[in-house]
Amino acid sequence: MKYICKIDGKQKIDVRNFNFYYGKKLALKDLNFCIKENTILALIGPSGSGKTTLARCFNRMHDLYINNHYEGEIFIDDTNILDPKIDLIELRDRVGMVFQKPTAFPMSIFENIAFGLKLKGIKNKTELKDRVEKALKDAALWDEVKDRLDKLATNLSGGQQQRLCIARAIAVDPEVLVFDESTASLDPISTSKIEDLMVELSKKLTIIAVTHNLQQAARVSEYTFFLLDGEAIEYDKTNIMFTNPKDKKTQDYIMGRFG
Ligand SMILES: Nc1ncnc2c1ncn2[C@@H]1O[C@H](COP(=O)(O)OP(=O)(O)OP(=O)(O)O)[C@@H](O)[C@H]1O
Repeated sequence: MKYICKIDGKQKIDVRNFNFYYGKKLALKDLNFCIKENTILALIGPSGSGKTTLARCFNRMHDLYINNHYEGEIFIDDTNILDPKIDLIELRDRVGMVFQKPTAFPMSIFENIAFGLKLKGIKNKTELKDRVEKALKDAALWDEVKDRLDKLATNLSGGQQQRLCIARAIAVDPEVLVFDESTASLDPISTSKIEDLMVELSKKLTIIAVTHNLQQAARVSEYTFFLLDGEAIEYDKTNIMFTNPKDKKTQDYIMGRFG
């Protein structure tokens, strides 16, 4: 597979000769592409094509299972994050994840955000308060929760819990944020709020968004990557891919002929 890097701006991530295996199963095959800084890349493809698998490589979540293994290189700036010597805690601060199901911890709204900051060693109460407030503001949740920060976060609505998860992820100042089907369980209004938030956050962060929702990819992303059976089929500016896909398989997928 040839190297695909058509971006018109600064590069944040560079994936080279990349394979990923679940045990003996080759799930991602010879991926070679780069991701532009401060933009949204949509990862699309039918069920089982490898979107989530790829998304989870960017903060080495697969390391939780010893049979999984990576080949090749993934650079974030100048760091090859697949280097075995890399500090995974530091990497996970640099690359945050927001999952499909909102997962508020069973503790107060304030503590949900402060939790990660405390793990980073921030103990000063004023600093904690300021950073929690900033994260909630950046996640467009502050106005809705500012009077009940000490209340249980699990009582928030699904859409609010998802914005809380985003606040938790951005509180530790990541450079990259991965959204894995993060609006799939939300109603249209909450989905629209999260999409607006993604666009806003992409002014400062590099965002990778796994989605089954092609309208969403078209609405929010600047670039789209189409995966099929773990292989890169097409990668282009979203407006080009959706109006003039080059590969027959991309055309079929976009037209809803499979997946
Ligand atoms: N833990 C695992 N062990 C073995 N194979 C796995 C594991 N997780 C996923 N796979 C396989 O890897 C391939 C890619 O799966 P993945 O979940 O990344 O696809 P996806 O495109 O995200 O699918 P979906 O849209 O349904 O979430 C599939 O064939 C899947 O069965």
